[in-house]
Amino acid sequence: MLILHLQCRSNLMGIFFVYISVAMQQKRPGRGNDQKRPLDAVKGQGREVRPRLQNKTDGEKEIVKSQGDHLRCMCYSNSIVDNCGKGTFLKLKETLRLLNLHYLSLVKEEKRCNNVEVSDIRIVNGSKFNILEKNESFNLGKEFDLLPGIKVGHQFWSRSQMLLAGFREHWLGGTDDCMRKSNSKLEEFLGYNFPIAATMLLSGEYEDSVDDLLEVVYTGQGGNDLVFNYRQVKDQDMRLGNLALKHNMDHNVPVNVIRRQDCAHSYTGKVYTYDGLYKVVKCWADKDVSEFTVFKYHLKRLLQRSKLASKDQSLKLVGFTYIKCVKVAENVILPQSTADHGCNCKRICTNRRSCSCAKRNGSDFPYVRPRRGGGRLIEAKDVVFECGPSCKCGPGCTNRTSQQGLKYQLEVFRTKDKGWALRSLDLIPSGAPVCEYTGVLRRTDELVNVYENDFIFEIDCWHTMNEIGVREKRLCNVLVSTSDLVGMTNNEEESEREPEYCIDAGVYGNVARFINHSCEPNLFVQCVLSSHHDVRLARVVLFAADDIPPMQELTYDYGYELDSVVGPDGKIKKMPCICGTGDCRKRLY
Ligand SMILES: C[S@@+](CC[C@H](N)C(=O)[O-])C[C@H]1O[C@@H](n2cnc3c(N)ncnc32)[C@H](O)[C@@H]1O
Repeated sequence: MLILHLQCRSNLMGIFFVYISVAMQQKRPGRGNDQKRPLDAVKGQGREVRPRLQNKTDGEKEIVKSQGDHLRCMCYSNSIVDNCGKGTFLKLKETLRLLNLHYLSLVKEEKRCNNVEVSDIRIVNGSKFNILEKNESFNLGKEFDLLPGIKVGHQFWSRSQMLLAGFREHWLGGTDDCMRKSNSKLEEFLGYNFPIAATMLLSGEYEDSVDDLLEVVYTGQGGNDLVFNYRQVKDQDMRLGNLALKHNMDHNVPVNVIRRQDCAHSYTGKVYTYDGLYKVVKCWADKDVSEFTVFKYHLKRLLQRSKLASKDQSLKLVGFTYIKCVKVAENVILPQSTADHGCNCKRICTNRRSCSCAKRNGSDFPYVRPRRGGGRLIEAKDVVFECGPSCKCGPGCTNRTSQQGLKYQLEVFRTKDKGWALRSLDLIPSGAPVCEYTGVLRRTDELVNVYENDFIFEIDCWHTMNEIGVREKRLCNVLVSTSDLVGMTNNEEESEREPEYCIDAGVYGNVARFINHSCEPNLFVQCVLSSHHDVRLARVVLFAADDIPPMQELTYDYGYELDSVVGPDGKIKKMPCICGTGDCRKRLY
């Protein structure tokens, strides 16, 4: 089956190649350990509550901690391990998170200064935090193979992300760089003609049927009036990318294919999907409509993208009522928002010095709003103070990001082995709020049928802030003044007496109750205070930890302490984790 729409568009939209020529690659040093590790921010944050083993001594706490560390070391053993001892996939994920953090920080900086849009090039060259200079790139020397750590179907939002993933720098410079000497293992390619294409970017739009797209007819590059009318104005030459693809065919060397699409949620306005390896099976000269010579290449895919799971399974959701906002149990009193909680900003809060809500967040705003899309949380925090009912700003204020409702089309679907699950039909950018965990806000000690209820979420903002149990304090956090908080006590005895609260989504809830646990999650849990400042009663909001492509299951780390769940018989309950990630800890609790 030849896909002609690609044939027509590819040349018009421009194709970029990565070539391999000759020379040896300098091995770059691995990443240092002194970096912030954004992934830590999403580990161990879910808090589905089970009866905890009470009154642990300090010694016991220590054991739990070191057990956690031990598990973390062990869990990499099943995955591809690189020099730094980390699973490649995980390391790539961490690095992309670092890049996203860098991007959001740049947006913040730019907004403050001159409101210039943050470009992809600016991200790559950012002087303050130049990831590339720190040699964060992956997959060096893997040009002609599937790139480890990058699954077919992986979506990148920018060229800088791809660059970090190990797609070669050359293509950022376009075809000018094609003759640059590259770094492949020469001995493998002795006797080959160069250049050879390692990666090609198909810039044409493609339809939804792309999942079945196994063959492409690509029109070569050159002779095209890219500035004015995208028409062919002269013959193409058999050189540069055209010659490279021919060499791919001659030597039976596959080429990695990336497809580019427009995307409103992406800061570059584009999304790049990694489509795996293709083989060039045929190449011929042809005449286009204006009778100019063009080269055509017939490419066949070597690997198929995995089939999407159960897209059309019908859904029977029984036994719960959908609620958009948290319901408060009768005996729980939410503190009233008082005037001194609110800021005096007009319409939207922009001045971090005068806005009292920004002051509570460490004299800065936790969110940025890039030109495209809604507000995004720059990084996970112990607690986020949003504007609330006593604030003078309006509902569109960026500091109310998590209150602005669902932005993405979410779909509950049936999994093979974990029951129901949640995914998005849209791309979700990192730092975007996905949904709030709604249900009935109640005292944990008043829960009934706790053993049969899989939908209880312990509000443990306080635990995170104080690193209780396996909760890890969030890195790069600002110190939250306890005078800004209600329900905070540093006295452990007092805190034991304080009631604990949870959100019970057993009977009332929303889509969040279908989100499964993963040891390598793509969401993180964020406590948010907006209408009051009692941390024990904070709202629980799930944010995207990564740029999440459509149809990827949404997951967060439930963060159970191992052996912390006891059954009705008083015995410790154990539940295997089947998240299936390379980094799986093998037990949910
Ligand atoms: C909040 S519910 C998630 C939705 C659930 N899958 C359903 O069908 O309603 C939590 C329950 O899902 C199951 N679950 C979620 N993640 C899991 C995982 N990684 N491994 C095993 N079971 C999991 C467990 O039974 C857990 O108690």
